[in-house]
Amino acid sequence: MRHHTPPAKRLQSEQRRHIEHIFQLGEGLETPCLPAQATIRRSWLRCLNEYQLDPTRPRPARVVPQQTLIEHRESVDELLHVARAGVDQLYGQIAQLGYVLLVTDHRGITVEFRGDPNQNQQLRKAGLYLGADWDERFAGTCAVGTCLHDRQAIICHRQEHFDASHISLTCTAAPIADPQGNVMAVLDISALQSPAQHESQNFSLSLVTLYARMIEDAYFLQCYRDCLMVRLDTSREFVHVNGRGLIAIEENGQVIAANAVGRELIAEHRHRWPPWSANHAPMLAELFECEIADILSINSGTDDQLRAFRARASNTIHFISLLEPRRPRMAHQAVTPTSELPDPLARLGADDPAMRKVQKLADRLRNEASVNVLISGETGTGKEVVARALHESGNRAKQPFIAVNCAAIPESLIESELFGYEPGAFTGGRSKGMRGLIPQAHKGTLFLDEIGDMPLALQTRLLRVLAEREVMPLGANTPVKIDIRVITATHRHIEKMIQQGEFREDLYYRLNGAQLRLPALRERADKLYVIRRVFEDIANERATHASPRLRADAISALLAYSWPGNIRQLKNALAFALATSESDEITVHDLPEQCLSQRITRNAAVLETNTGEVPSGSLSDLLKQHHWNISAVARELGVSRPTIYRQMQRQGIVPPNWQG
Ligand SMILES: Nc1ncnc2c1ncn2[C@@H]1O[C@H](COP(=O)(O)OP(=O)(O)OP(=O)(O)O)[C@@H](O)[C@H]1O
Repeated sequence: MRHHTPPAKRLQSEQRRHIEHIFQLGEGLETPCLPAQATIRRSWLRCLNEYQLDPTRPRPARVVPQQTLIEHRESVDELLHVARAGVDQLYGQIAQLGYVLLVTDHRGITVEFRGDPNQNQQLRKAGLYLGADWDERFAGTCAVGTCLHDRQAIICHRQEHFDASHISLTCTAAPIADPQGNVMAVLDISALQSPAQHESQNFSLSLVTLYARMIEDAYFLQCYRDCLMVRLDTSREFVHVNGRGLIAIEENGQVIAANAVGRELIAEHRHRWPPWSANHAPMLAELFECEIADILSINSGTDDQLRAFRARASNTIHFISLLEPRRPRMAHQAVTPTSELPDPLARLGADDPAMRKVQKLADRLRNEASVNVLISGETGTGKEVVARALHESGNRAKQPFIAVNCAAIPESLIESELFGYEPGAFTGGRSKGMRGLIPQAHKGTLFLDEIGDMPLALQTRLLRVLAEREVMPLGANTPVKIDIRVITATHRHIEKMIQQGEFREDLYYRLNGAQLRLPALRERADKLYVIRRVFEDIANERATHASPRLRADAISALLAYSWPGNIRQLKNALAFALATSESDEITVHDLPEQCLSQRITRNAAVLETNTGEVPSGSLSDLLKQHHWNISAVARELGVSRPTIYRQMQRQGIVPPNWQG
């Protein structure tokens, strides 16, 4: 009968053997069990001799306190912001394989982390967690710490770790350098378990190195986006898509800064022509056989917008493309996209394909008052804002814009509100009668929000108004002529309502002369623009002189959240942060708890995003939780109060103080 050693015992004996190997290396003994990588051996010796770490005393992972973590994150704030997309993309590729991802600052403190939340406890114990300290002086030989020491990418696989408590881990790390070449962060992917073979991690090394370079370059582009820049590669086909070298230059061709590949090129040049080139910033025309005019005319003078030049030091051909500087920004233009569109339409979005479609169509329709426009989109996507922009950019801009929320007016009053009434038309009416909202919009625009909530009988009357272009106030004998542009909005599936007999098909076709479909905030490619725009709007509305700033950690959280209540919810969250923050710098800690990722699933479940329907159980729970404060529930879900009232009505929820 075979006896299996229990895993804990097996680990202990492995740890004992590991400690022996470290001592063997310390004593200069050579055995086949010692690590092959010279970097690892050197690190073990540093741990023993320089840092005086005791291999017989494994140390549990150290996680720094929250306040210290905040300070470390601040030091790499900008980089984390730029790196976010790359970090998410890389994690998307490795998560299924059981890896976690860490970004540490240059002191080895983990400032960004992606991992499986179900494994939080184990990961935290192993130090694969936010705030974990991977400095070699403390943690011993490890991918992050040793990468920071040697300034190069490294695999630290299982028994290559110094500390015996880490010998089940496999970690691979690559440095991320700032434009001066100083390591500012480390990108690491690690797994709690892995195959024994070292080669199993070679692919991780390539992947981590690739992403570290992409993040480094994205950061370089961000730092020097207002400068002229050349992009170069030894392949003609790749220079535009993935040119590896980036060099920022003055207009006269003097080099300002370069990324890693560019710096290598400059180093070669200096090596070839010492000592006169050692301390002076080279000119591009010294690095390549060219005149600066050849470079500056690349975009205007070539068909494929690149030219080939020979590097003087290496004698190799490089293909060079030219990136024009982004226009210097003026303060008030901070978030305004450049565009040919009229200002109200241009402000609606920056660079999102769905919004661009909306903006272009709106531009074509802005003076076509006879085309009725239907705006569709989830609740809070800005349907009313788009309707106003359409009105303000057209030739009716100086005339009234009358907005009517069909869901917010009680059914019994809609008719009189819309059409108006004559004196004495009905009991309870004003003695002088009332001019209806439709006549008030004469010469201007009538915006009917939540058109799906208009009762069927009224739909028939509205259809007649649209056909005959006149209204008959209640109790009147003669109709009033009207000239209105009609814009309607809905977040409901009108086609479905037509099938169910809840909406008149003929009215739908009349209202839907053209349709503007607004994307949900979570789908927008210009989310960052929307965040900045909304933030700027709220900040401007405040009476203070201070100019508040959104810090990168807050932006990062706002970008990550799914926003079931769309822009309205975003606006509420930012208004909350601005009102409650003690300083002018809004950080992630100032945001309402609901925007932080752990709440995403709950809110998304409470509010079905497509229709704005709130499942009944959840809505009554939420109402009870907020002591039947409708505004508080609307705020939490990021929807309007009428939406909550409508849902309550549909689901037959009656607050206790309304009941008999
Ligand atoms: N492009 C934008 N820039 C700044 N703020 C915006 C923008 N779009 C919408 N908002 C803000 O978001 C909130 C919701 O916008 P709006 O009322 O237009 O949405 P909606 O789609 O009509 O909502 P509902 O379906 O609930 O009626 C408003 O406070 C509005 O000011």
